[in-house]
Amino acid sequence: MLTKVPEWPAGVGHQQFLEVSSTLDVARQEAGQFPNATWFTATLQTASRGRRGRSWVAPEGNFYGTLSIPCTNPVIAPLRSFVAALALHDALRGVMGEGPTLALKWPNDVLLNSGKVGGILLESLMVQGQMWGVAVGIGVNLIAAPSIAQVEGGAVYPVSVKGESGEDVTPDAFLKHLAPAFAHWDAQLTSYGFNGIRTAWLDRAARIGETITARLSNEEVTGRFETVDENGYLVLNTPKGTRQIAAGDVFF
Ligand SMILES: O=C(O)CCCC[C@@H]1SC[C@@H]2NC(=O)N[C@@H]21
Repeated sequence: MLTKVPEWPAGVGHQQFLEVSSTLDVARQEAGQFPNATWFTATLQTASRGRRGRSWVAPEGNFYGTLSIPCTNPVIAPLRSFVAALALHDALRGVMGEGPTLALKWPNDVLLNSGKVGGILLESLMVQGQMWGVAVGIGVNLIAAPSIAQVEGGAVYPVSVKGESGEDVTPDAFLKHLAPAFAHWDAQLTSYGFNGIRTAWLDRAARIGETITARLSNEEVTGRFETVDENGYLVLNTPKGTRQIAAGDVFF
């Protein structure tokens, strides 16, 4: 159910690889070499990484890409995780149509029929000790999802586009939807600031108003999911008052 393929965004580059350790590593190696945003994609990654030191299961046929964006603004750079989540949401709609349910899970997971279909990992790009940009690493389970035994206990169960919708989508076809969607939302961020992105993200958020648990590095916080604030922090209403959480993992 591939809908019309949008135009490739003007000025955005694409470098394709057969096998790399991680497209995030490629973005690091190439930092400073490209003046414009550039996608690095690979058919295979031999050392894929996920958030919080986890590995990312990476069979051939799924999407592995990193967008390298020159950016020296340390406030704007991390907000790209919300841009990426919105872009993934749109790209998945583009390849699957309106049927399946899509939702966003703070900080940056994309859920398909309540299972995790994609993940986003942001890393800083440095050149000669100075911030040069941000690498937005994106993995999407297009044809295969890891088994529940391969992911952290309590995590959302993994799903794939193929498993949930029956659609056979190649990584290349997926990028053709993802790159324009990313460029669209990124232009909103850089032109008008975070507020519109925040509103769009909240419109697609999973479990707003429900009780959820955030696992931080040294504690767990349970409370009602109120909102995401103007910094992108998760806001929970707990029995001890409101908590603003900058980083963590959410469990439903
Ligand atoms: O833990 C997560 O949810 C984030 C997973 C991010 C995986 C992608 S695949 C492309 C890029 N290269 C990597 O090694 N990781 C990211």
